[in-house]
Amino acid sequence: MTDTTIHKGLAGVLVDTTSISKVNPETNSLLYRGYPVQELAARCSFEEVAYLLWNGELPSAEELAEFTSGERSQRALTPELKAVIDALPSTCHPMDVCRTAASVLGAEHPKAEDSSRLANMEKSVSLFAAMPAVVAYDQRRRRGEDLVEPREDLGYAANFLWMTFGEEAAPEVVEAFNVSMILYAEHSFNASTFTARVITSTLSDLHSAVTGAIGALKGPLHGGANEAVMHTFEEITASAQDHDVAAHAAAWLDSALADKKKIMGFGHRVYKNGDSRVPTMKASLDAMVKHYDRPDLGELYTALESAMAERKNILPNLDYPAGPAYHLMGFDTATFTPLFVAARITGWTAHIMEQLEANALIRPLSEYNGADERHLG
Ligand SMILES: CC(=O)SCCNC(=O)CCNC(=O)[C@H](O)C(C)(C)COP(=O)(O)OP(=O)(O)OC[C@H]1O[C@@H](n2cnc3c(N)ncnc32)[C@H](O)[C@@H]1OP(=O)(O)O
Ligand SMILES: O=C([O-])CC(=O)C(=O)O
Repeated sequence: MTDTTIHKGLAGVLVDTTSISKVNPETNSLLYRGYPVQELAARCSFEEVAYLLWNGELPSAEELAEFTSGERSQRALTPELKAVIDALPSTCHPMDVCRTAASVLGAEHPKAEDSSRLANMEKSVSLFAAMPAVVAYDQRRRRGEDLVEPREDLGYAANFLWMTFGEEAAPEVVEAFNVSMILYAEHSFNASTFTARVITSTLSDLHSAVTGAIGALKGPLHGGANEAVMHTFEEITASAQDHDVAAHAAAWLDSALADKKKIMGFGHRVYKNGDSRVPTMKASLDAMVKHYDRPDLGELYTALESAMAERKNILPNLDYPAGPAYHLMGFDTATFTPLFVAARITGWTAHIMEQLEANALIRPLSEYNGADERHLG
């Protein structure tokens, strides 16, 4: 029987089962394959978490060695992909570069039309390995800098920072970046993952699903919020004039709320009592504030968070601490959402493979509310 209730935004609708992650708003927890994300962030490399998301179990030492050697050998940009990136205007959004790169990587892949689990696993690892080079090179070309080749002697996080900045990052920075990648990796049926599952449900290929997911992530109501947080901080700083910036945050917020603006980095569709990942990312932000000696940024963060809780009782989501942490590490603001892409490739591709294991075409119904039937002349 057809359910005639309309669920705008599919809010509260259970669409399918998943064994990849569990978001529990009641206990404010997030599990990847059963493990609390905080434990994974404290004890694992991003490579181990990627392996876990794809395979359901953490790797043994041997499995990890085999996995990382495959990943490290696929990190370099192909000359063809580099040429495509070079042909894109440096004024386009870096998310457009990621989206184009995912599509090109699909077109280049020898098993592009093979959607077997084995082929999809190979494609997932190669996308995971290649996306950091895309993001790093794009930021460099915008700054007029040359490509930095990947280093096989570095782990994923350290190599990503190396390719972006051309120098080895301090261990605290590598650690904070690794934590951010783990926290961003997976979050059940969020809008971009659902997009990937919709595309997969038509039996389209993995790269098409990832390309669509990147488009969904770009929007400011989803992944685009991490860069929007930095714009908010800049706006508050600019409008503070001679006043103390942190003290000005509440006045800025009152005016933004009076203008009915959404405050980016706050609120969540599922969590209503705070995002489970925020305390862990905030600890990494604190470490960056200390490392780069920027207490002013920490003060502004806290001032806006407190004012938002007081005025609206709305708490931060992961994008709120991630944005300023990436800023302190030296990433350009427009590069923040591509960093989210690099991390979420793991979750998206795990969901693509899960969707294919028990596929049903995703095709909901709509209630027509247009013109009554009419006829030409
Ligand atoms: C990693 C991630 O992708 S997390 C999400 C990142 N996105 C953002 O940070 C964008 C800002 N936040 C938002 O727009 C929303 O909180 C969303 C889109 C994340 C969730 O939204 P929904 O579940 O659809 O809730 P909705 O937008 O209807 O908000 C409910 C109420 O809270 C208010 N609200 C929610 N978030 C915010 C916010 N960030 N700023 C101001 N008001 C807010 C809404 O205005 C609405 O108020 P109303 O009932 O008086 O109209
Ligand atoms: O779950 C969501 O709706 C958005 C989110 O936090 C994520 O994708 O990480």
